[in-house]
Amino acid sequence: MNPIIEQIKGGLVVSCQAYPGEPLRHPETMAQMAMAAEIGGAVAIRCQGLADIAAIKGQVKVPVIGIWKEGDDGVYITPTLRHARCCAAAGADIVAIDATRRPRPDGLTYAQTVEALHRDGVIVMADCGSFADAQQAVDAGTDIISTTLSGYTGEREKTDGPDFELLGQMVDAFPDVPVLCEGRIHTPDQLAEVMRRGAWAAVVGTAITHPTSITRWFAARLKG
Ligand SMILES: CC(=O)N[C@H](C=O)[C@@H](O)[C@H](O)[C@H](O)COP(=O)(O)O
Repeated sequence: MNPIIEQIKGGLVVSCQAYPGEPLRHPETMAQMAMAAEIGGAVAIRCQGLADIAAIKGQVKVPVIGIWKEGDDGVYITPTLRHARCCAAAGADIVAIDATRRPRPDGLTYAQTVEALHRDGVIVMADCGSFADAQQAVDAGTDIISTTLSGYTGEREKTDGPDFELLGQMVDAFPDVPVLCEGRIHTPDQLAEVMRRGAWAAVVGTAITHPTSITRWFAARLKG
């Protein structure tokens, strides 16, 4: 097992992302957010975009999971080999990529992408939207598989909280592969539950680092 993957076992990964046009969207700001999360106990930081990866890598000691989003539908999380290589070059210790079975913009298969990244020495995390995606990722020898895209690709219902069912299926089927639970973990209890169900680690984004969403959750309680 790679020592970086070993290092995050049992821990909380915090995703620090601001979306296009948002007030906090600045690499310096995301680096500050990442430092704050590290002080709070994050075992790794997940972040988006080459500038954010570089800024955060320069400020935190914990491993950085890098992605590069291009657009917001279809294959948009680190969609091509080029995007993934750039994330690694920017300093990501682990690169997360779209692991769906949809056609990739550069025409490579998922397996070809992973193979090329492994030749470069990159640790690859598969952002899956279904069990079939996870199977493909494991068949390709991916280092880490994750529930990240569950509820976002049309293959699975978007659950209110984390997709416990998919997590369970992945943990049961692939006992030798680290399975991360990511997506809609909104409370410490949900975090504890995904770990109890066998997640290697869990990624929390919105509930920790997206104040506009958190404010909306509170504000919504004031309306009818
Ligand atoms: C589907 C998609 O694009 N997910 C993205 C992946 O990086 C992020 O927008 C999420 O914030 C992240 O996965 C963490 O999940 P949550 O914010 O629900 O804790």
